[in-house]
Amino acid sequence: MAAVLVDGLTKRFGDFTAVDAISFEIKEGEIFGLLGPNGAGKTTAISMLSTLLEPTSGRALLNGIDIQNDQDGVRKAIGIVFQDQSLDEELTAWENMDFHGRLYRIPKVIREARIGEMLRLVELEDRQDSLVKTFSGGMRRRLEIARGLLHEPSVLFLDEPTLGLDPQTRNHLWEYIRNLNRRKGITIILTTHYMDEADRLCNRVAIIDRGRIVAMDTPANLKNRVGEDVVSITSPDADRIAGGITAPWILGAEQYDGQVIIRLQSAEDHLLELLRIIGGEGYTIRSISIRKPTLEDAFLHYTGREMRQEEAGAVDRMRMMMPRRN
Ligand SMILES: Nc1ncnc2c1ncn2[C@@H]1O[C@H](COP(=O)(O)OP(=O)(O)OP(=O)(O)O)[C@@H](O)[C@H]1O
Repeated sequence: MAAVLVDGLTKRFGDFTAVDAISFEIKEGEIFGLLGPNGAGKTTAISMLSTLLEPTSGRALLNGIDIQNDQDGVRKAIGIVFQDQSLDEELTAWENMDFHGRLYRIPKVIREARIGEMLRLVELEDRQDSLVKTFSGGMRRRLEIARGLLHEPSVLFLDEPTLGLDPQTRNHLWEYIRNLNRRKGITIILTTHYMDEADRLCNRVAIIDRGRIVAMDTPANLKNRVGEDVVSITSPDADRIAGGITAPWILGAEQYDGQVIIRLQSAEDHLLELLRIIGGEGYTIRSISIRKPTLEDAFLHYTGREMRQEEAGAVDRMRMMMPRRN
């Protein structure tokens, strides 16, 4: 049985379709990523799957349980960590965990043993009696993950798990998530707008844009489909180069912000010829670089637009520290 089965799930807000008939299946124990820019519909999608938002149409099953027919059943089976932090600042790490355990009516003896285990898992046992307001961003996120696991869910939803964290803390957090998935066999669905996060962490990724899934596969396959190599050229003639360049070994060319991104077979074999073609047309080249395709290239390939990747920007950091929306 699939851990998650989604079929034509749709959410409309008035005339606006935030999630547009998405369908996918997630195997037990998989780490599955919804990758897309801000506003793509990722949070809306997982809010429906976690029964916080009523779908407009379509259906979804979690461990075979229908999200519309048995909301309590689904809620028992899942853990959720939202992008906006929802810890009580004035309570200690232990107290935050304990409060959650009581909400789920976990008996005291089991609750205490599990709180200890989960805090050890995210390496916060030494700080269990410290107030959350003394914690760093990374510690808060780890505590939220530990709390989301307290009732032993089989599916964990992580909404932008490393939003606003510095690169080193993000790396650590990826390790915790991987460990969790390995040691507990837990199925993880995460949303992210960080390409490297999707690439490094997920077994499979669905690229979501304007509410639609435009591609879905392993990160390696998504990148391979783009081409063997990517040549990126900065030029004042970028749009004319992208519009006119053809050769049997060129798989495609897109223009973005003064750059042409050319997808091709073996740059090593064809670079000189490529320069000859561009030079022959009298176009100017300001700079050129060659690289292997990234998920950013896959996104550009499938949507025709670039998905700007911000590294833990100020806005992200602010969003992470803000209290929850609801
Ligand atoms: N309650 C609502 N009413 C109206 N529009 C909404 C509502 N919730 C979300 N939207 C819109 O739906 C779209 C998708 O939002 P959503 O939060 O799912 O995107 P996202 O991919 O998760 O991006 P982010 O990471 O920035 O939250 C956005 O255009 C958003 O403005």
